[in-house]
Amino acid sequence: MRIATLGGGGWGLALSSLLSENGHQILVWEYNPEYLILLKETHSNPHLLPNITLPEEICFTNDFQEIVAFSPEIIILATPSQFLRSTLQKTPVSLWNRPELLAVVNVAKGIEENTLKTLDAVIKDELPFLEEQKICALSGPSHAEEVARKIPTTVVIAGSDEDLLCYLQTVFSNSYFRVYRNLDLIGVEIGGAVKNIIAIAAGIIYGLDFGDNTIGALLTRGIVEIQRLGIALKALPETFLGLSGIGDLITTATSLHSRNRFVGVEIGKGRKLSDILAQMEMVAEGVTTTRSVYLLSRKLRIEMPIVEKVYQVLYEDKEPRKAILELMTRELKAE
Ligand SMILES: NC(=O)C1=CN([C@@H]2O[C@H](COP(=O)(O)OP(=O)(O)OC[C@H]3O[C@@H](n4cnc5c(N)ncnc54)[C@H](O)[C@@H]3O)[C@@H](O)[C@H]2O)C=CC1
Ligand SMILES: O=C(CO)COP(=O)(O)O
Repeated sequence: MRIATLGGGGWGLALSSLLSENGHQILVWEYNPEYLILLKETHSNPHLLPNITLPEEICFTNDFQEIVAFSPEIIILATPSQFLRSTLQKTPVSLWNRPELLAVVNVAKGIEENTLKTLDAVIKDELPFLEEQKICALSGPSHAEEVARKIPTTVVIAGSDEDLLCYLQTVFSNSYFRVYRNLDLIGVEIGGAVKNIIAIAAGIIYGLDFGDNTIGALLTRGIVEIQRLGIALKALPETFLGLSGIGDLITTATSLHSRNRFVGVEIGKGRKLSDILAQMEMVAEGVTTTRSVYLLSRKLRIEMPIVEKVYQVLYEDKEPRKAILELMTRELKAE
């Protein structure tokens, strides 16, 4: 298979490495010219994926015409979610209007700011001529740093065409990366995006030196909120018990690799959000997703108390201990 990865961040690179080792031909498009030089010259990017050298066979470009000439059968969308629309807008129509193109696989996890749209909706907006069944999402517990080291994990690929999903499972799977399939695209996307907010909350709890009980309670009530939003957006409730739901939530909220958890830890220790973000080269999607989901929950009148408190801590300077106290002393209710 010829596979193009649009986005050479940590995850785009780790997936490209995996797919290259699975025997596919890979061309990566990277936005940042300095990163592109590094990738071309050293086949590595220590800023985003330290101590990993990518297979020699992988090629890199920042020219979409080169991607068109490569004629990929699969295109992976791996830019941070807030840059997905602007990246798609820069691509020529001829990249998407080709009979060879089998699938477009989004691997970003977020909800677009301002429009409050899920990423499949952003893709449909920008590529209205693309057959809807070609749009898929890959999600689940998968820190790039671990996948690049071939540490076993399982993830899920979602879309509406089961035959295509079965085929994509074979493209991505190997002995350390096992891919399940799921027809609930919206549920898989919501789980992957919203768990980042709960991971920030988990970081705050670690930063405050609270306990394991607190984390268990947060993850359990967190998945209830994620599921509530998902159901309102027509997702299936059981998807949130799967890899893109509780699976990715547990991993992200407890992992030292997680950028979202890191932001939370630093907030819990008393640092300001603007200072934390100014020092980060990598993306913490949960920061923007918090605002998007907070606004979405208000628009849809869905109760998401943890998301509301994370929003107040990040954007209204609420003191984290006060936010937790307010959550703990809400009106008592049935589970
Ligand atoms: N890193 C990970 O372990 C995983 C990341 N993801 C998701 O993958 C997506 C990409 O994240 P990472 O690969 O971690 O990114 P990263 O944090 O490693 O790197 C940021 C990337 O954004 C690019 N960028 C910056 N400004 C841009 C612009 N204006 N237009 C286009 N690209 C721009 C940079 O050039 C760089 O490639 C996110 O949605 C993330 O949640 C999903 C699973 C695992
Ligand atoms: O989605 C991820 C792991 O599955 C990555 O999480 P972070 O963006 O918090 O590092």
